Amino acid sequence: MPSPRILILGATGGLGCALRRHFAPEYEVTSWSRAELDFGRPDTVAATLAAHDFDVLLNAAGMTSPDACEVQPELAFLANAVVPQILAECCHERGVRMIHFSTDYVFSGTGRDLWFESDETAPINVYGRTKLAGEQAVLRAAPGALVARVSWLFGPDKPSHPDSMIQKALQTGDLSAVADKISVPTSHADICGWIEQLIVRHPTISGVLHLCNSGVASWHSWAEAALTIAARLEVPVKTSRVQPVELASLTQLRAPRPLLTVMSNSKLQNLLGGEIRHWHDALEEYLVQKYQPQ
Ligand SMILES: NC(=O)C1=CN([C@@H]2O[C@H](COP(=O)(O)OP(=O)(O)OC[C@H]3O[C@@H](n4cnc5c(N)ncnc54)[C@H](OP(=O)(O)O)[C@@H]3O)[C@@H](O)[C@H]2O)C=CC1
Ligand SMILES: Cc1cn([C@H]2C[C@H](O)[C@@H](COP(=O)(O)OP(=O)(O)O[C@H]3O[C@@H](C)C(=O)[C@@H](O)[C@H]3O)O2)c(=O)[nH]c1=O
Repeated sequence: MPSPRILILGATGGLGCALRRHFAPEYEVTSWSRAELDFGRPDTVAATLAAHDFDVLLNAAGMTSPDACEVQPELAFLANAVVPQILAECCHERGVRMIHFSTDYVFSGTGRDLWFESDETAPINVYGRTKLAGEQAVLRAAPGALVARVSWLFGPDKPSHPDSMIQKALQTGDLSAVADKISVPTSHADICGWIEQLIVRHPTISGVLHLCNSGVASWHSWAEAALTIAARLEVPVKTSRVQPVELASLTQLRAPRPLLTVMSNSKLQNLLGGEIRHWHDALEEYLVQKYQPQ
């Protein structure tokens, strides 16, 4: 059985880069950025896709800044819902698989400590609403597609919260981070491994699936964990203590953000068999590779 030919969208994004790096050595991989396929030009999507042979489409592209989405809702809807629907229609027509990435921000962030795939969604910002619309449009157009919800990504291909906190701590010992917003930091590398298993071992799994590490964190505890590991790796951070603040104090944010969006990964764990590691272990592995490469 030949290896599936993989088409990745979102080549310049954090997760898109990680997926390309993960699959390129063993698979025939094509990776498109905005230059090859512009989600701002929905009229070009079907023809562009038709001209390329592939067996699995991984859509890691989208308008991912909640604040940018809040002030440009039409663009957000185009990138996060309209184009994903067209992609799904094309994949369904060709009988090829689509894996579409979505977010924990489809949940309201109130009323539950843990969210399951079957739980009611109620996004509270434009980003979450357009991502949910994309999930529903993809599964309507391609019932065999897989929607992979992820949260709080980190990895070597694009700086995220732990990286920015370490960079700040190199300059100052006066740091703060939000302590009342809780979700699950998740490693790009782990997502790539899970996606490979879902492609190779579970080629027919469809619907919504949560892909996140185990454990929970706030932006505050995630930051302190990153700084503590960095200090142990002799990165010259000025502190590993961070002042806790409330999300409501971030008055500069344009989009409301849900507070509690911890997703259960039990469905993924049962599917793949075996323990899904804690986010702290994944973070430690990432920072060791970054600051103490072998
Ligand atoms: N980062 C996170 O913490 C989380 C991410 N997710 C989801 O995971 C997926 C990947 O996220 P992440 O890698 O962080 O995202 P990034 O913002 O790092 O990358 C997004 C990608 O989409 C591309 N893109 C944006 N607009 C367009 C457009 N109009 N046409 C074509 N391409 C476009 C970007 O291209 P360009 O570089 O040119 O802008 C970039 O390659 C997304 O679906 C996101 O919603 C979910 C939860 C958390
Ligand atoms: C983490 C953090 C962020 N910020 C600021 C930085 C930035 O301007 C703003 C938002 O930060 P972030 O981008 O990390 O948070 P946010 O934009 O909410 O990140 C989201 O990304 C999208 C793709 C998702 O799908 C969500 O799961 C979530 O990860 O809040 C703080 O001031 N303190 C903090 O502790």
